[in-house]
Amino acid sequence: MISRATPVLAITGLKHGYGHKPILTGVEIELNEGAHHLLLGPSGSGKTTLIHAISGLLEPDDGSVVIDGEAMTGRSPAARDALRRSKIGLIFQSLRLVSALTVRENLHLAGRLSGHPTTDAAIDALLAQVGLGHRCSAKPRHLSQGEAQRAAISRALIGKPRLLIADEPTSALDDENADRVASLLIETADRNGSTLLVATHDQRLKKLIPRTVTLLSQSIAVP
Ligand SMILES: Nc1ncnc2c1ncn2[C@@H]1O[C@H](COP(=O)(O)OP(=O)(O)OP(=O)(O)O)[C@@H](O)[C@H]1O
Repeated sequence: MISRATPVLAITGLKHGYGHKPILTGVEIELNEGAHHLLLGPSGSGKTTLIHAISGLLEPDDGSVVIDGEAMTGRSPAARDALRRSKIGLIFQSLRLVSALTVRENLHLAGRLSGHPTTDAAIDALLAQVGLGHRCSAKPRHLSQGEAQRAAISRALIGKPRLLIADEPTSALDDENADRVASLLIETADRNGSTLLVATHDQRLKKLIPRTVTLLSQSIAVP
């Protein structure tokens, strides 16, 4: 018998809408360990809605989301929060760093919340990986936009997530910086053993992450 590894993300028959407006109508996705994908789709096609359903920030109208063998759907908000913290690293466009804390303290907090409390040395090593070794003690308001983005990437990785999801990480960046951020996401995901899903309408990323999941107006196809 052929044994198959458990997918990091398995979505079946996922449907969600707002009011009477259907947005996601039967999404099917399976992502395996270490397979990085772009989640493409025009503005309004439901990329953020899908990310929220994957990460348990909303309970979809129908269908199932399973993360690394554990159901995200059909569970209480508290159980969804716990699963998200233990398995998923999220990087949103608004970076959501805690302004009163230094970069290092932000990572400590994220580590504790994910159930992976860690040491200053491990945090500083992770920050050094993204070129922020010299900014450990800075508060978020003193970081440039690019530095804050790298801090958010490090924070998402602190719990060694099985699945790393970035929502539009490069749309506001010029070509050089878009390349830099996308390469950093791929390198850090690989180094930490995370599967990467990058939601974007930035077609420039296709050359770095050729596998795509495309969200059409009301359906999804995985080539
Ligand atoms: N909480 C909400 N209540 C009502 N409608 C919503 C809500 N959230 C999103 N929508 C609508 O659902 C549709 C999909 O939104 P979503 O943000 O998921 O798309 P997107 O593909 O991420 O778009 P963009 O690329 O512009 O960020 C849009 O038409 C949006 O206006």
